[in-house]
Amino acid sequence: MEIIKCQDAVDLGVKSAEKSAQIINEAINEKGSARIVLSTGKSQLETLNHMISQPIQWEKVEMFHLDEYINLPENHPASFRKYLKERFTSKLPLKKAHFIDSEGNVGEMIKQLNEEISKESIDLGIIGIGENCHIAFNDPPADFQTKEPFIIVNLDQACKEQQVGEGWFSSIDVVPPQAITMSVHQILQCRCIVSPVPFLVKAEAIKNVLESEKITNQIPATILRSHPNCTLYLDQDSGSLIKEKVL
Ligand SMILES: O=C1O[C@H](COP(=O)(O)O)[C@@H](O)[C@H](O)[C@H]1O
Repeated sequence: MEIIKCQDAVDLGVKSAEKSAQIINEAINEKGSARIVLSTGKSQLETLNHMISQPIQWEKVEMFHLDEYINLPENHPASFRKYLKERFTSKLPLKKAHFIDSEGNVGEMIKQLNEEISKESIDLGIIGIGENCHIAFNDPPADFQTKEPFIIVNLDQACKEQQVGEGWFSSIDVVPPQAITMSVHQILQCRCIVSPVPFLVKAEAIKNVLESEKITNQIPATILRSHPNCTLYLDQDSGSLIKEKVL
């Protein structure tokens, strides 16, 4: 895993967006199109904001959505599909955007997504890391075994608390208990992974991810250390607790 230390969240957004654009453009040059996976959340705002101004032939890019709460209406402020539509897909002429619409028949939705994502390889995954070290909604102990691309998971207390802390929900009681998430196995199938992780609230998580002696499903993001092409972007705050020898 390569680690890039940035000055602040904006610098991190610029650098991770430029790296992402490079990966997308290489894929387009090689095979005429690119397939990407996008994360959401507060930590992804600067990256997405700088992505949309990158010199990319967006009509050759197909996008997949990483995770979504089950039964959360799209007009809810915490809806991840609302987040991506407002900040990304509505601003770009994408080839196709695959959203997790978790309000209808969830089983059918997952079946369709599994079929779509399995058609071709994914060139780039932009993958955030949560305060509880989750990737997507794979909270600890994460399922490292399943080969299904999208799965249903229960959200843990720390994950719900983070969402309330960031202001997406008014209290823990109203955070949906379940979500559809891309599985850990499927995330690892991305040819390249860019992981933007700014902010002080992530410092403890980053320390745990980088300093854990072993890769473990109790610290789900440690699995990113096993990926052959993963770049982790930290700012001064999120990287403030790690020992220099790790860098
Ligand atoms: O909850 C999630 O965690 C990560 C990071 O989100 P953030 O709220 O800490 O910025 C996010 O990328 C992912 O899509 C979501 O499941």
